Amino acid sequence: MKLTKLLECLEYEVRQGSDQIEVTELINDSRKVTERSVFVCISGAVSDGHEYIEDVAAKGAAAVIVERPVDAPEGLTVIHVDDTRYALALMSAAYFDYPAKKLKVIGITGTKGKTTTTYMVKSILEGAGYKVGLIGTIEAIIGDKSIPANNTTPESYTIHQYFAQMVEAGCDCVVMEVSSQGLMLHRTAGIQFEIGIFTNLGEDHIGPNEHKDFEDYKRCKGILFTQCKLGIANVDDQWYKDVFKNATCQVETFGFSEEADLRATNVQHIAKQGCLGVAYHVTGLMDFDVEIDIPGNFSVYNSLTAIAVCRHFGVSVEKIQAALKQAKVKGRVEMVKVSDEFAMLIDYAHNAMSLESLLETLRDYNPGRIVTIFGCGGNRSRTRRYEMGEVSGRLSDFTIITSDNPRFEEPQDIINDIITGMKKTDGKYIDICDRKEAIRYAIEHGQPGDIIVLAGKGHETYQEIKGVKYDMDDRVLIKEVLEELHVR
Ligand SMILES: CC(=O)N[C@H]1[C@@H](OP(=O)(O)OP(=O)(O)OC[C@H]2O[C@@H](n3ccc(=O)[nH]c3=O)[C@H](O)[C@@H]2O)O[C@H](CO)[C@@H](O)[C@@H]1O[C@H](C)C(=O)N[C@@H](C)C(=O)N[C@H](CCC(=O)O)C(=O)O
Ligand SMILES: Nc1ncnc2c1ncn2[C@@H]1O[C@H](COP(=O)(O)OP(=O)(O)OP(=O)(O)O)[C@@H](O)[C@H]1O
Ligand SMILES: N[C@H](CCC[C@H](N)C(=O)O)C(=O)O
Ligand SMILES: [Mg+2]
Repeated sequence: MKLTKLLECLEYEVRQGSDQIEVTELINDSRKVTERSVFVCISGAVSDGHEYIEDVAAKGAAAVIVERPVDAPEGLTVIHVDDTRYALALMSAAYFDYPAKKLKVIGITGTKGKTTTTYMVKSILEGAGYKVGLIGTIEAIIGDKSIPANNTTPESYTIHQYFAQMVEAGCDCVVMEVSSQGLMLHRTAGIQFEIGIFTNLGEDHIGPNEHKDFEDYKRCKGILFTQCKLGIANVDDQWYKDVFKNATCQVETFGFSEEADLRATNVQHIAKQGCLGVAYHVTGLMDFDVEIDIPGNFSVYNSLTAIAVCRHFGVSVEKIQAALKQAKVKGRVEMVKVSDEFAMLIDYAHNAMSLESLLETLRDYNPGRIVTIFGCGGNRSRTRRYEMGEVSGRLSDFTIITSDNPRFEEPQDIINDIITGMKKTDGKYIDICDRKEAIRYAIEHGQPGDIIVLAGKGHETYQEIKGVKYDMDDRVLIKEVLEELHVR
């Protein structure tokens, strides 16, 4: 294909060579460069693509896209743009022949509820006969294929590659999580979303390699609402107006408050044979009852969001009710049977906001005790640790502090940070670094009526230590502990 075709939506300057050349592939990793490909130089957190120019030229690249002056070997075309990540997004769309235009793209942003809501939207739309692709924290789903995810919102090239495969697989729509980092790093630049959704905003993702402060985090979330036709917002969230400050879309709202266009009322917390769930009434733009087997007030928000989206696809009330009754999401308030006497659940709460909403809402089920097991990820926001310690100390009857993904940090240092937060409360705790031993302790000491919450890793099937991902799955750990306890 012609290089000009890839550049057709961009402003650029030819610094060397010509843009009238034929190129083969579009690539942003020097290790994957092939003959006559175009290499986009991205300056990242660890590496800088501009440093690989000699290397890619030697491998036969035809052109490089840069955002700063470089020394390039003769014969290599050099194209200068303002921002290479932004360029990669627009060039990827062109490379895959604009697949987003052939799909109705639904994007969900917000601190919490994105993953859960995407699966709910997918279930409802599929129940109504649509073929739906999905991109998010757990996986990308393309037809019958599931591809495990590295990032919640992948790099732009991958997004357009997935979109193209979805079009190929006959999908009519795609529902995707749009993380604030994804917005900040232009991973979704240039995509015209049919619907953009704002779930909520809490202080998170602030730190090195993430957002510099809360203002920046908030601003990035708002970018989605300059890229969609319709924005659907949680009106109860205190930051909603700020996030929509520069919105260019039509706006519709949902929530509990009187002013919401789509409202939830009459919420009931249901506990039946060890299963926890919620029921409520939808009023405003629609009018019907809903029942879901996922506990918690946030399940009301997440399902109400999904209803607000699916209303625009003309799905019948009966189909919405049936799909929500079946809804289950891996590692999101996932109930695991460990005993007839007490309940246990696996959840992905890994910041203060989600842990707080989870523990608060579990009180609605009148448990004997709430016992929480959690750790925090290494090389991620440090304040998260103090805050989660404080939240668990305040809202759990007992906390078992353990390891999550230590990454390049010492597990005990992370635990000590959590303890610092915990000590601001009079919460009772123990620290057991080994996650399986922590689970064993909780199950061995389980009392009738307890709810044991195993938080932080949700769907994950690995533990990341010093750059290596070792097999680890909370479901498997629980199973092993149960087997070992029964043997004794
Ligand atoms: C800090 C951050 O955002 N990192 C992401 C980013 O990496 P990076 O751009 O910093 O990459 P880098 O390793 O510095 O490399 C820069 C460039 O040099 C190139 N390179 C590198 C080495 C080489 O030999 N040759 C070469 O050409 C790379 O291909 C790249 O183009 O781009 C990568 C590819 O898209 C991401 O996988 C990676 O996510 C890492 C794993 C990450 O942890 N990201 C987190 C912070 C994140 O994005 N999280 C959000 C939200 C999560 C949530 O839901 O809560 C998400 O959307 O996932
Ligand atoms: N609407 C919500 N408000 C607050 N907390 C929520 C909400 N929905 C889910 N949670 C809690 O947050 C956890 C993560 O939920 P979910 O995976 O749906 O959110 P997410 O936005 O995709 O998060 P992440 O950015 O971590 O991928 C759940 O396991 C649950 O504890
Ligand atoms: N996808 C998010 C959540 C990670 C959850 C937790 N298990 C951790 O490792 O911190 C991230 O990479 O920041
Ligand atoms: Mg998610």
